[in-house]
Amino acid sequence: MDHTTAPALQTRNLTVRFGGHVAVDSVSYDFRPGCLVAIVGPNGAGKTTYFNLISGQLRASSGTVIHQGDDITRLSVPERTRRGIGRAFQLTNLFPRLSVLENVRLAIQARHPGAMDIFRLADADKFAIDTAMSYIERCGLAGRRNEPAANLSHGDQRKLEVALLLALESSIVMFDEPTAGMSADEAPIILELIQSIKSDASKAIILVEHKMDVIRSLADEIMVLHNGQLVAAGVPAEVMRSDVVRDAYLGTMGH
Ligand SMILES: Nc1ncnc2c1ncn2[C@@H]1O[C@H](COP(=O)(O)OP(=O)(O)OP(=O)(O)O)[C@@H](O)[C@H]1O
Repeated sequence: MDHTTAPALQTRNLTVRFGGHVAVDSVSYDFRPGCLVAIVGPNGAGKTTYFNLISGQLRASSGTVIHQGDDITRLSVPERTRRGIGRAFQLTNLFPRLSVLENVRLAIQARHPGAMDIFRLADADKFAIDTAMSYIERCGLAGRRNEPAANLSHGDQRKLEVALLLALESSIVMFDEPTAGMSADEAPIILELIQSIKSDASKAIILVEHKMDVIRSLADEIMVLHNGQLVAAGVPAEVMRSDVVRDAYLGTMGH
């Protein structure tokens, strides 16, 4: 891992309180391009809450979220999405009655409105369709390109959501338990897709995950949360060996 690269996203003393309960407690971390960080920890540790603070679903009580040097702590989810922070599996991203191809094409047009103006109409359409098809093929959905999104299986909808994130050219790609609820034959396809996004050195990936095999195969770094605090972080093998993690976490793991 190249630690000289400027962070794509940072949190600084990020904190959220629900009444008297501090669910995320002053968490600071640097997420770098080309690096997949898995957020782990026991149930109730604050993983999803921290994730929601980054994507914008939740607002921080204090502390900051910084994206490419800009303070985005007060920005809405759509504003963060426009800046390239893409959270997979929201389903709100999908237009259920539109086909796979139309969904991805709309994401491309949203990303390149200027390009659409300068091309003649037919060329603009060709650009959008060709680009959409390249993402659709990459996500293994070519055979379903004309299918309305609503008709897709759970696994195929997830693939479509990944295609949308790629089409939006998200630089921060966030997955909350990406294989949860997936069949045994669907899960490896999503994991391969995440692996292929990882090979793009410009993207930082953030993952909340319970499954140890997924963490082992994908994570470059893990951050361990416990009672809302960051108790350990770094290369998985080293972090898993540390006493603080064993005490706080490993005893409760195993699924
Ligand atoms: N909206 C909320 N209002 C009040 N308390 C909340 C809210 N959201 C989360 N919490 C509390 O914050 C703490 C952290 O919850 P969070 O869901 O982030 O944990 P987690 O690490 O994602 O757990 P799990 O692995 O079970 O999903 C928990 O004690 C939870 O009850």
